[in-house]
Amino acid sequence: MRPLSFGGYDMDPHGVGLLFLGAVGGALLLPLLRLLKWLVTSFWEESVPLIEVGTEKVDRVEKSKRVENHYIYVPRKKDEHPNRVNCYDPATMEYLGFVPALNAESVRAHVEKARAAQKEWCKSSFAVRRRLLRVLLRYIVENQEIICRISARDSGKVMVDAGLGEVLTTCEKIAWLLSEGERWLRPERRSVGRTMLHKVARVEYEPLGVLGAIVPWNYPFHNLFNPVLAGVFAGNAVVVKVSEHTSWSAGFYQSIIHKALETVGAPHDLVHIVTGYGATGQALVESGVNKLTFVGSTAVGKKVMAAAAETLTPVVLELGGKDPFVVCDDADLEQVVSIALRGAFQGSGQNCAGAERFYVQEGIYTEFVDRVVGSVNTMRVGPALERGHSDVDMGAVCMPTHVDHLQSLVDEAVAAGAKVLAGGTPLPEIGGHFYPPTVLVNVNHGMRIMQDEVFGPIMCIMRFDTDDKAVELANDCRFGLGSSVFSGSKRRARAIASRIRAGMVSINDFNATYMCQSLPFGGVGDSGFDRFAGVEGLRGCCSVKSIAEDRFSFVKTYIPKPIQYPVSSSGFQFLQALVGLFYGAGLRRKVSAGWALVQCMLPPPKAVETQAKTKGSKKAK
Ligand SMILES: NC(=O)c1ccc[n+]([C@@H]2O[C@H](COP(=O)([O-])OP(=O)(O)OC[C@H]3O[C@@H](n4cnc5c(N)ncnc54)[C@H](O)[C@@H]3O)[C@@H](O)[C@H]2O)c1
Repeated sequence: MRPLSFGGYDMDPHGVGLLFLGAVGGALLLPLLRLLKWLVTSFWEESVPLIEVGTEKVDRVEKSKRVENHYIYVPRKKDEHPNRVNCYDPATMEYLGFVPALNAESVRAHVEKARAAQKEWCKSSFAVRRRLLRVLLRYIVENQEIICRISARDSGKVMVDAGLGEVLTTCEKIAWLLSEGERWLRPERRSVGRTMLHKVARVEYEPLGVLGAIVPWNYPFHNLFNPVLAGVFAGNAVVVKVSEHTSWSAGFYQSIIHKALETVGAPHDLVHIVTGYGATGQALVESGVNKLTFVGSTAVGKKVMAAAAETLTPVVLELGGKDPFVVCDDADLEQVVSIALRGAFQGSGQNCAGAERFYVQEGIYTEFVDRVVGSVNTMRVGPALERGHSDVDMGAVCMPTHVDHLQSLVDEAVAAGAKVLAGGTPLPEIGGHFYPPTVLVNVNHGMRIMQDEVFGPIMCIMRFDTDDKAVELANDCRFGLGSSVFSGSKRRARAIASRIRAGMVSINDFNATYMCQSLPFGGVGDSGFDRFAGVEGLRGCCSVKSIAEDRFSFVKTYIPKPIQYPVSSSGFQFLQALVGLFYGAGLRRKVSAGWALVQCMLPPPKAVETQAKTKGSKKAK
């Protein structure tokens, strides 16, 4: 056989064949092993108990809704009661029930109960914590419908939006914690540097104690499970303050968690949910929790941070967003348009990491806008649970005053020259809080709609010419949470992505970073700081303890003679020599520093010592 020539080298064809087989085998081995592990665990997963959680309370509400003339709750100022939160379905305005608005004393009592439970739970093994997650996962997978129905009833979203934002994300989070959680919380060896070669160093991740979380209403199930899963897995207790706008569902979701805790023999009080208005949230900040994650608006985030400063409670702030969505002229429009629509209208646009600013390059601008408007005109809006899942594409907005707010943003933009191509006016005829999917063009950054977080189903589209301009527009915003860049050239998309000021960028996708649960979630600027989710978020549930100890029992630290008390006259020279030895530039300097070090360690010559003593005694005289 003739030898093969590569870059001037002759190689044996058998060797090349073997090398090729080795490379292919190596590349396939990892996925094959993963597949095997997945198959083995799939068999085993069937033995995970399926818990039963009563749905009577929820069913009662559903039934009462079928009774004619049942109470329709129209929120008015006088209906507000300081001690209770009234709950209603934003898609129909029907009354769902009420939950207590807890005062500071009750919140503290919840935190103390959680603290007692955590003392027991922190001793649990990762095997028990994984079992808890498996029980939850099994329940969620087998009860997706009821979980989504309750979320839809409480927040107004449609079932598909709930399936994506509540169930899929939560399952992925659990799956990641199951497969990698322990690995990232195990003690981790660290390097010892130059001066501590006789030591070994490591960090240990210890549970913090009781974690507090204050969450908004947009995903009532996921927002609640998110802090609980990572917090509890890391050995903490968790107290969550749910939003006053979606408190009805919290009771049911809490019962899932409690049933799972009971099933694995974990303390019932490990997870608490507190309900109420802003004052209840503030009480949680001041309750002495060991760390607090706030997920909500920037304005309230500032208040939370100020209150947390009083007790030096560490805070994670996950605030608003106004994500840019950049579409270059070489992007695959077929792919981009459907993603753009989901990015804008998922959950009626009420997503912290929601695409709000669409920047589309000139060459494809018109086609992009035409396709978007064509699709938006086919979207059906309404109360999904009443009309049937398959008849509605987009549900209600959750907060009572939000429709007026959205309209004022649109009106202001139109007055300043924007053009509405779809939607743009409320839909009072449907009842409930509905705003149609809306498309606006001729917008600019001087308009409030391009600067403030909209948090609603409004797509604002602007054109750009160069990549530099796209980056400039994307970064001209005080928020910096998520972002998306689409281009047929990965290189070009990466170059744009690397210049966007944001906590997360998805290339040729929207919010893909959140589905990779190993990645942290969070933003910069007015979007807050620190991270939840991913390795960083999981470790953020811990107190990080640094430990250094002797590598061998026969090598110990002794303070060198020259710097022992009383410090010798050569003490500082000794340190200079030590620094020179470890950090001096070049071998020559290091050797001479080493020699100086040895000299400092030697006892001073007798004569010099006697002279010094005589001088000293003369001075004293
Ligand atoms: N970055 C993220 O991860 C993320 C996720 C979802 C939503 N959000 C943001 O949440 C906002 C929408 O949610 P919202 O309207 O419920 O936000 P919000 O800030 O009004 O309320 C959030 C939570 O804070 C509580 N709260 C109100 N005043 C408080 C105070 N003084 N002290 C402590 N807690 C207080 C509320 O009761 C609620 O539970 C949007 O800005 C959205 O972008 C961010």
